[in-house]
Amino acid sequence: MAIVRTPAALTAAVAAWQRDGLRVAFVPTMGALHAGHLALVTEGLRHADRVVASIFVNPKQFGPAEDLDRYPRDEAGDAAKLVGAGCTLLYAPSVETMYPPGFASFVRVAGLPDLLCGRVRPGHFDGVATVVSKLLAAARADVAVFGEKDWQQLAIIRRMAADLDLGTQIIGAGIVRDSDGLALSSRNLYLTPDERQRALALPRALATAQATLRTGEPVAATLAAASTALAAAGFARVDYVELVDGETLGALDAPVPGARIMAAAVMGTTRLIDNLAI
Ligand SMILES: Nc1ncnc2c1ncn2[C@@H]1O[C@H](COP(=O)(O)OP(=O)(O)OP(=O)(O)O)[C@@H](O)[C@H]1O
Ligand SMILES: CC(C)(CO)[C@@H](O)C(=O)[O-]
Ligand code: BAL
Repeated sequence: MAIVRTPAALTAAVAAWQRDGLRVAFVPTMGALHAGHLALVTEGLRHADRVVASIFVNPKQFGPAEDLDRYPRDEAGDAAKLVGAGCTLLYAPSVETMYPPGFASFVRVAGLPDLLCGRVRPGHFDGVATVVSKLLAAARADVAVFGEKDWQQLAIIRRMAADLDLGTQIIGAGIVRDSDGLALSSRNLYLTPDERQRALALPRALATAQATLRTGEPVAATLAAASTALAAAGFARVDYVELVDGETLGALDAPVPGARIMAAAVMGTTRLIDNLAI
């Protein structure tokens, strides 16, 4: 698998494939790859002839007290995994390449970033939108694949891509879970064995709330019970458990088609998120 490190090289490689009549899928990541990421490559191959992935730990989406420095990095190991998944090209720019001296722009999507995770990660989604707009502009792929594990992120990227006419179809890929139900996430590496076991309360609380809501039980009481269960399991902080419209992310007081129950909570020093369709 070739590795390119400049936007111009990425643009040229994708354009050459497209000139040969090939469709190209793009899978942006921050590395520390697991089966959830590789499922995005697989999904990309369902829509395209070639898949290019990116690995860039984006400093603009990490808050000052977050884990930018300790975020796991293993480009060589990630590259081997990508080859095994059928990825043909890796774009792995440096921070200096992505944000050269004098960089002074940012992309902000109004509305969606202010909800859910945006309330506790101020500026996070501006960082995401800025880097993803740059990545999509450089790749100019036919499709780009993002995970439903980061549902709010996916909704924001869909909005941005449509608003800015970025010309790349945004595809959402289903959540890949560990055998016990915990959503795979690079940050799961931070969990101690005891925390990893306790973290199972997150998918379990969502599943219980999903079942309860489907019986017509009151939403507020159902969500409160989920939050209580997370706290009882040892989550140090429950950022939210909300029933929202899957597109607008607006809070709902009753389930409707397309609704999702979404949650974020901190176990030890690890912030976990998850969501389920209702
Ligand atoms: N378990 C998963 N199922 C489906 N998609 C996933 C999963 N985990 C990550 N992704 C997707 O992979 C892409 C890259 O995400 P990222 O590199 O941040 O990995 P991550 O596991 O989400 O890491 P983090 O722990 O920082 O959230 C995103 O589109 C994300 O939604
Ligand atoms: C989309 C993304 C690669 C942008 O840095 C990141 O937010 C992620 O990995 O989900
Ligand atoms: N996949 C989520 C990336 C982040 O939390 O920055």
